[in-house]
Amino acid sequence: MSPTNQEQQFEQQRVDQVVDHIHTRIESLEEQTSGSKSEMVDIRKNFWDDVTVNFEDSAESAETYASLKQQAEVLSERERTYRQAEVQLRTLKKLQHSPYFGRIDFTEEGQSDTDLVYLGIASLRDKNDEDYLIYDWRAPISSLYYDYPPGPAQVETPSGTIQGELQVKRQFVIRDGQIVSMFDTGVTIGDELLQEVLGKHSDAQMRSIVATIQREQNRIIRNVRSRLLIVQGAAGSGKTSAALQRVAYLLYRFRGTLSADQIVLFSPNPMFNSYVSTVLPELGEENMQQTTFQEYLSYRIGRSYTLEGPYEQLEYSLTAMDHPEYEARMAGIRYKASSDYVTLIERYLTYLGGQGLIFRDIMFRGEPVAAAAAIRDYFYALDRSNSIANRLRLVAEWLLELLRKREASIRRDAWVDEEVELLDKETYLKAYQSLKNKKGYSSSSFDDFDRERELLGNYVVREHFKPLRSQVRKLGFINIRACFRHLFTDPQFVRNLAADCPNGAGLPSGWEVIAEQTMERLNRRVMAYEDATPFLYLVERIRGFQMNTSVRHLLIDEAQDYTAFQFAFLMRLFPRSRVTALGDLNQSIHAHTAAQGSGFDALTERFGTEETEMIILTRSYRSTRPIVEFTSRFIEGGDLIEPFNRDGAKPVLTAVTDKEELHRSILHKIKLLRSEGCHTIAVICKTAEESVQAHEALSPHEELRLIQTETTTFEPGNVVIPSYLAKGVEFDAVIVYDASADSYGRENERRLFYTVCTRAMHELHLYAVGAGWSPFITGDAKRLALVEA
Ligand SMILES: Nc1ncnc2c1ncn2[C@@H]1O[C@H](COP(=O)(O)OP(=O)(O)OP(=O)(O)O)[C@@H](O)[C@H]1O
Repeated sequence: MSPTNQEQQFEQQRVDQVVDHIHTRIESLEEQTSGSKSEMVDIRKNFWDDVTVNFEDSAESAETYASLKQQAEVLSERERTYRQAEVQLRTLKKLQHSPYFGRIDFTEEGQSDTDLVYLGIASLRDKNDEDYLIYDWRAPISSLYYDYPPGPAQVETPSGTIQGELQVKRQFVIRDGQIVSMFDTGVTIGDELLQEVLGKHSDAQMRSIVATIQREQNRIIRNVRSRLLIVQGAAGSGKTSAALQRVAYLLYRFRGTLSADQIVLFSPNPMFNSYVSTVLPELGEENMQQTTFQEYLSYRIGRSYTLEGPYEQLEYSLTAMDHPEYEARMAGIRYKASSDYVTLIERYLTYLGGQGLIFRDIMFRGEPVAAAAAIRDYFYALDRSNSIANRLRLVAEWLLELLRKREASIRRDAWVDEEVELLDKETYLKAYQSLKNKKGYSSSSFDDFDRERELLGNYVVREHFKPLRSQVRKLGFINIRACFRHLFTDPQFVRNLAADCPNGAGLPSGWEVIAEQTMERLNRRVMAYEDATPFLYLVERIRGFQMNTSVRHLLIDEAQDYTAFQFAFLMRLFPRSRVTALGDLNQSIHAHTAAQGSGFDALTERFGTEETEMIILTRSYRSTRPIVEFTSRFIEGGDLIEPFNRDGAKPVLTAVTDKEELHRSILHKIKLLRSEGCHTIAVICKTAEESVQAHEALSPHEELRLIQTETTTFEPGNVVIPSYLAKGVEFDAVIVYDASADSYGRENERRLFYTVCTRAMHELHLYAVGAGWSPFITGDAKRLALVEA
């Protein structure tokens, strides 16, 4: 329904008034900030002039301290005001171009007047600071806009549920203070606007979707009830978008108690991080912490081992089928991902609580201060109701005492004399200084020989014991690596452990070979991706988990790619955090996905059904209807995916005879797509290896950027990219480099193929050399495509 001319005039006048008001606010804030800035500079410059420093006696010192404190407080107050004004200014500058995007008229039950609620990215009051000219899209009342068509509606507010009638629901596109378009909407939030937004060409950054959030997405964004929120959504259904607007919502809803650094987003790779990093700033919020699981692993164990990454593992699983060890490695990957393996490691930990921990000797000058066996006996004599970690702390205290005793007993040894004699001048002075600081030694030099000898001897011995003490404090007397290796050196031992677990901990039949392969890698100091998390888990459970208790919200994107083991680890790492896990089981591309029990199950088990909520998104927004209809044929349950009704060209299937023709044809296609206005075109190859070859062949003729695991930024333009790195991102046009049965023929490549094809927003072109089409493109799917040869 189109608003009348009169209504259009009314709305433009209102926009003009609001923009005027914003300009006035900007001017006054600018004055205010420049004033407080120069005040701050003055305070900093004259800080010491305004403070009387006098430490002569305690009264004077107290006064000096008080005056310093007062001066610092004035400064920090000015800084705070300045920062707040800066934030407001930034928001106002955004609002001046496009103050709002929606309006609802709501009449509360039993009331005669109607509230006109205009929604924007931040709220704004009139000049008397009374009425809202704009409501923040996250305010309780704004929910009506996302949740209801015109008609009866209700909204939850802090003071209870309000019932009423939604009279009008209007959408605006405002640019540079001018209404470009406006429409009154019906059931869903403006198909027209969504059409317009989704029909645009992609850019290098993800965009915010606040103007067109759909009802089911709003449920995700505003969910504050459950501790675990699982979102299972089709490709392109807005999971990542919802996650990011959810962060903005949480920051608004819990302003004052929740800050951006208490929210962590785990994403699949650094390039994805860069892709989504502008959404929150666009909404006037600070970015949450962003990381990848691999980044964490590398920070924790990357110095001790050559750490394999998830993509290396995936590359192996996609390319090494001919290797003799392939099947065993894949079985190992699957098993080591599972909850069964967590159970096995837990059983091992219980065992280690009673026996079997491997200790190291604490040696001093070739002699044991405490031999490994003595440490072990001491450890196992401690009360077993204490955790391993607590007992290790007690052992450390005992060892520190032993070190103190040994230190005292050797101060008069001949080698100490020798070292004292050999002290150079610099060390002598250092020793003197250090002793002076510690013992209040006050004369200007050592005055008596014996005392000098004694003090320097103490110094020499202490310096020798320093590294030992530090080693003990870091629990270096326990050899966790050896404990981990034990799991792979003694298959019978592991079989016995497994026999004590429910279900025999699902130990796979070829465990001996898996163990052998693992040992072979560990001997080379290589930590495979499937071993990294279990190893770190064992380390942490033995030493005491280094928990992060300040993080309150953990958002895990592409959560289907996490193993049950990784979830178990994350839950221990962030024990106080609520979790939002977003994923699509149809896009599980990693080698471990056939592991018994998906990662989601493990999460639910951990939180319990009471604390868990699951939201399923079936509507797909990214791709045109013809592309969604085509790609949803590849997967089971694809018929449940509902395409957003945006028209476009059918996917195109082009069969070619050889690589030469393939490259010629792709180059021609890229030119065509570019002339049609596509900003981002991706040639998606299956593996990194294939991407390098394709890039070599195509890039002399066309500007194409090769995306690799290390790529950290997502930029507009044409790219050649391996399948798994294209995950989570999108392109105007996708060219599937090789969609033949050779490339995507095995059942476990189905989801990868689906993921690849669903990256396309407007155009999808598939090529096959020789061998015939991938079996995932069924006859049914083919009928939905344009077959070129
Ligand atoms: N409500 C919406 N309004 C406008 N655009 C939307 C909306 N929901 C999703 N989109 C757009 O659809 C595209 C896909 O969204 P997003 O990447 O969040 O989906 P996803 O479920 O995470 O996808 P995938 O699992 O395939 O990576 C993006 O371009 C996003 O801007």
